[in-house]
Amino acid sequence: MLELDQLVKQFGGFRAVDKCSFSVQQGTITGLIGPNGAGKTTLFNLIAGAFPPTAGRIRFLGEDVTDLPSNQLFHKGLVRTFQIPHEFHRLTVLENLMLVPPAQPGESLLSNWLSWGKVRAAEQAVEARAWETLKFLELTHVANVRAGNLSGGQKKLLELGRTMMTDAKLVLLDEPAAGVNRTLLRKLEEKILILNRERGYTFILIEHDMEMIEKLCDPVVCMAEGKVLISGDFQTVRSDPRVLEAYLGESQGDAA
Ligand SMILES: Nc1ncnc2c1ncn2[C@@H]1O[C@H](COP(=O)(O)OP(=O)(O)OP(=O)(O)O)[C@@H](O)[C@H]1O
Repeated sequence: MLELDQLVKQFGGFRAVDKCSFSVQQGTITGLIGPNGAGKTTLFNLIAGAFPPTAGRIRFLGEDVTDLPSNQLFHKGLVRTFQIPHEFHRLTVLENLMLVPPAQPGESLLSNWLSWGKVRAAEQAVEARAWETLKFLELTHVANVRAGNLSGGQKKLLELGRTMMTDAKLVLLDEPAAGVNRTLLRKLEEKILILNRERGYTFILIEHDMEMIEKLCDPVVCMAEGKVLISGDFQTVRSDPRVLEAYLGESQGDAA
């Protein structure tokens, strides 16, 4: 589904991503791990089209998308979310969901403006989908609460809900567990699994919470210093001496 070929991102003289190659199979949940500063977020930015790579190619669903901006990737079903939830805090939870544009280029606003009946039908369909999403995420009780008043974990669920309002194929989750309490974390994990197994979403997730990685991800890709160190199943990656060394280096750095 996604192929990264020798991706490089250089900031001045510093290589944040250094010849990264791996591919993501449709239907999987790929975990992207690595110590702080390994280049994970920069790699996400490249995949999501936030900025172009210095070198290397990206293919998504068989098409070269290396230089496409994020809005075009979004319309192709590649959606990025999370590290900082991007809800509109003054709008209600329901309104936040209804504002997400559908990833369907045919449904342009202009074509809808041509017919009032079509607008109403479209709005009703969006509202129905928003309620369905709230039910799935068990958030109906906060539908009319301002999003800014949600807990951290509820905001993460809402962010996941916003991806469900699109016809996402590949979702990039940036540290979904960060700041989420244990109870909501279990719920978040359960919802991600259902979206993957039953609704066919493919995920890549950056995460420092190894319990979540172990539960959800196969394969796991470990990065360090901009490079892919190893990829494989969780146990293989976790017990690889290079991975242990990379994390040990980080904790020694922290201690210094
Ligand atoms: N815009 C930028 N300009 C210069 N350096 C940058 C820029 N963005 C990231 N970097 C550097 O690139 C390296 C990789 O950063 P990145 O945020 O991708 O790491 P990460 O693996 O996501 O780390 P963390 O787990 O702490 O979020 C870091 O050394 C960072 O300081």
